[in-house]
Amino acid sequence: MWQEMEKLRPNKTLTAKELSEKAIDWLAKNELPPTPINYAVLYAYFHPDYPDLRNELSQWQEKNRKFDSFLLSDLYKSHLDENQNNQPESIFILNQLISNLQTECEKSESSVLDYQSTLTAQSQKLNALSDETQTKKIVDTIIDATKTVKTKQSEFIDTIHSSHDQVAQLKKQLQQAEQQALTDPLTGLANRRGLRKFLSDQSSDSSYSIVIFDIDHFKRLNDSYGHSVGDIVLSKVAKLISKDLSNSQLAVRYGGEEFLVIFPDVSKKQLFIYAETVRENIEEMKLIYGKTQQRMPPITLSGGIAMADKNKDEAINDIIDKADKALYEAKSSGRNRICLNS
Ligand SMILES: Nc1nc2c(ncn2[C@@H]2O[C@H](COP(=O)(O)OP(=O)(O)OP(=O)(O)O)[C@@H](O)[C@H]2O)c(=O)[nH]1
Repeated sequence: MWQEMEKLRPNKTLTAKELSEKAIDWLAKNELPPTPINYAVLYAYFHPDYPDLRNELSQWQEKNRKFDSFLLSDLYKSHLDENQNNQPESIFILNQLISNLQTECEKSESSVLDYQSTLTAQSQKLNALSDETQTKKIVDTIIDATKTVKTKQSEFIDTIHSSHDQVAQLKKQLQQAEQQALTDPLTGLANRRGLRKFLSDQSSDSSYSIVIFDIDHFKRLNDSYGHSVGDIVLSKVAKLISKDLSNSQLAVRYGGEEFLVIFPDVSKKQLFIYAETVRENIEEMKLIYGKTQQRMPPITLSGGIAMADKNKDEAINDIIDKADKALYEAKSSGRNRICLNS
C-alpha cells in the first residue's frame, strides 16, 4: 500500500482541488473516516510544505504498520496543531513576568544611582560649608533621598516576592503541560512523544527489550459494543499492562489498540513472565456490558517480544521492528499468545 501511496504523491505541487481529492481518495481506500484531522494529515502529506510529517508517515509505512485515526491524530498533534507547537500561554505569562522584573530592576538601579549621585553632591557641599542652616538643609536632602531610595527598594522587594510566587505557580503549570503533552489522555500511558522523551533521557549504552501488545479483533468489539465501550476496554487493558512496571520501564500507547513496553536490561525469562502475566490477566478480566448487564466475551491480546542483540549496536527502531514481526507471528498463528523474535 505504501508503494501505492508513493505513486499517488506527485513531484509537482498539486492544486488545492487535486490535493483534497487525493486526501479523500486515500482515506476512502484505507477505510478511514474523512474527519477534519484525518483529512488535514493526508492533505499535508501530499503538500510539499510538510517534509517532517511525510518522513514520519513514510517510516511508519515502511514498517508495514497499520494506519488508523489514532496514528493520524498523533501526527496531526506533532506536526499540524498550532496550539501544541506554539508556546503555551504560561510561557507567554512567564515572558511577561521576566520583562516586568527587568523593568523593575532597571528602575531600582536608576534609583540607587540617583541616590549615589545625591550623596556625592551633598557631601561635596558639606565639605565646603560651615554654616549650620546650610548643613541642616543638606542633611535634610540626604534624609529625603534615603527615604525615596528605601521606598523604591521595598517596592522592588515586594515585586520580587510576588513574582517568586507567580514563577513557582507557572513552573508547576509548565510541568503539568509538559506531562500532558507526553501522555495519552485516554489511557494515561505515555504517547509516542513520551516514548521519544524517555529514550532521549536514557544513556546511549542502554540495552533495550521491547514487548508490543495488540488487542485481538478490537474492531469487532467496537462494532458490537460501540466505541465508548472500546475506550473503556483500552483503558482497562492499559492499566493491566502498566500495573507492575518500575520507573525504569515505560508503557506506551503506540497505536489505536497497540501498546509498547520498553525495558532496559531485563532477561528473556523476565520478559516472557511479564508478557504472559499481562496476557492472562487480560483474558481473565470479567466485563459486564452496561446496557444488557450481560457478561462480555473475554478480551484477548497478542504480543511480540524482541531483545537487543548484545553483539550488535542495534537502534531502538530495529528492536521495535523485531517485536513487531513477533507480534505478526502471534496474530497469524492464532492470536491470544506471545511470540519471541529470535
Ligand atoms: N474505541 C476505540 N477504538 C479505536 C481507537 N483507536 C483505534 N480504534 C479501533 O481499533 C480497531 C483496530 O482494528 P484492526 O486494525 O482491524 O485490528 P483488529 O480488529 O484488532 O484485528 P487484529 O489486530 O487483526 O486482531 C479499528 O476499528 C479502530 O477504529 C480508540 O481510541 N478507541
